[in-house]
Amino acid sequence: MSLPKINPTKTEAWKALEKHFQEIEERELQDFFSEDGDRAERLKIEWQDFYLDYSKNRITDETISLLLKLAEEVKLKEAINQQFSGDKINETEDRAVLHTALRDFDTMKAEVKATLQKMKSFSEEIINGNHKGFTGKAITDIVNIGIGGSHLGPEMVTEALQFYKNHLKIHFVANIDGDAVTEILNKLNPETTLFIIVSKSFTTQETIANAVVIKDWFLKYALRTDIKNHFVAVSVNEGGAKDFGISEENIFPMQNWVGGRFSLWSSVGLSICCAVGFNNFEAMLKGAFEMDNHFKKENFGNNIPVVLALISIWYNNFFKAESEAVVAYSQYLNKLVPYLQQAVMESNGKSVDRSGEKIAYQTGTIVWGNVGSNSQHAYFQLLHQGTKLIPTDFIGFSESLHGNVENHNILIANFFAQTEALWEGTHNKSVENAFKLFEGYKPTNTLLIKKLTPKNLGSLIALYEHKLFVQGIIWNIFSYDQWGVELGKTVAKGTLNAIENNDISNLKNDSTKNLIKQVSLFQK
Ligand SMILES: O=P(O)(O)OC[C@H]1O[C@H](O)[C@H](O)[C@@H](O)[C@@H]1O
Repeated sequence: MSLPKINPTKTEAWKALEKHFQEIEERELQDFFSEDGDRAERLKIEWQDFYLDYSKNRITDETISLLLKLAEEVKLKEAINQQFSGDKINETEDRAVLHTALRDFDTMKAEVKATLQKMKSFSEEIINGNHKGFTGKAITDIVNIGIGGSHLGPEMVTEALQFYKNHLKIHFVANIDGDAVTEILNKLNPETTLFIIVSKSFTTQETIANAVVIKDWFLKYALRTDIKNHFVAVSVNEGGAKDFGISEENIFPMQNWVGGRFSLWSSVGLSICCAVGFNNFEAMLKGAFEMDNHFKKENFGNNIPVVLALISIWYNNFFKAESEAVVAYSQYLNKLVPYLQQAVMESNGKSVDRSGEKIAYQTGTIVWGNVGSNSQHAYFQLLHQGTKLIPTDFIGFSESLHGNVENHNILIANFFAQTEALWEGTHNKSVENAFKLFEGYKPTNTLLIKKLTPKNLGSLIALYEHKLFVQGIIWNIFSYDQWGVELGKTVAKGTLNAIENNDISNLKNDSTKNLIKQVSLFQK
């Protein structure tokens, strides 16, 4: 069954929200807390190790109830059921969207179980040193060669779970930038390195080109027959991997119904498994599964991904906020934002609705940010006193993993203080001049999580996956395709041709022609 095609702006709820927005816009900041005694008590959701406080938002109970009505009118519940039951909701690619099936411990598909088993035994052999390189030595370094979804998820998670890491060193080669590849190769010993080529399609230009460079480098030291101990592949395209020279038993399959940016739960997560061990990987899957159940079963008003998605829609479409920030008060989460940027912006950066019509409202939030407290000393000035409204998600953990309580208290104090300062500003305080005035009223969601465990990380990532899905449903767009990345790839082929053959005559654009000419001049 196809997804409903409902223009959100034509719903009753949207019209009511527009009216309601006028009232909210005129309200003074103090109204929200002072006239609403148990606001902080009410506008929160407690779920497992998660505590979401969304009271510091420009919302009232009426806002929430109208947003919930919007979710109902666009048939969100039905859409969620369609996704989980494997309907081909990625219509433009004629595919189901089932990354949730990779972590469905109730009814796990046999093929998913088999892949997990293969990942388990392989990663165990690597970790315990039974798997030997071509000179009989154990593996010490692992290189994940992949880009986009075949890079950002594994890198974000291995970084986030550093505390749980074993002795293996994990490296990521993503960029086609040859200097970056060389920098990594310079650190490696071919005798003790395992290369994991990760590409769902096994046709991605960067990944295949980098894999070729790396294979050539390896073959300077080893024989072709040694490849089987040092190269494995993760792909849907078994033929492509075999043609590259990967032996059949070294191919970790993945399914077409797993989108690249949602694939860290699949065999794309092999580097994660090697880095932190299968048990931790599985715990992460279980955390995601718990969040899936919360998302599927909980009333929307008490449903973390749904509430966060609705609040984000409120700012994006009514306040016309251009972007939103995510600031995690944990150095471990320093790769969360780049990961979310692909997940959110590749999914929801669309301007055509599900009927193929041009959209007349804003979709696709711009996500940016970095870790706290570092960000406070960089761009927080703009959050506090800039002209733009930037709703921000603050994420933090109540426990320090290494037990550095002193620092952790300072970290948490800053985490909470910033959301308060952003909201309260210098309201009711006397300030010397306009430069020192903080208008306040800057909205934040505070997500406090007990501890950074693999399980909680899994829940956190799944939360954002569901949030973006909810937004895509409301905006009436297809979140699971990414046609917008194709044109650049085609143009790059022509450009490369021109550069390699030193012939710009077939190029269309004069600016590009000049740039290529300039490269030759610089290279002389
Ligand atoms: O895994 P691959 O097939 O190599 O794809 C890698 C990436 O490339 C594409 O350009 C898509 O935009 C991404 O969604 C994808 O994750």
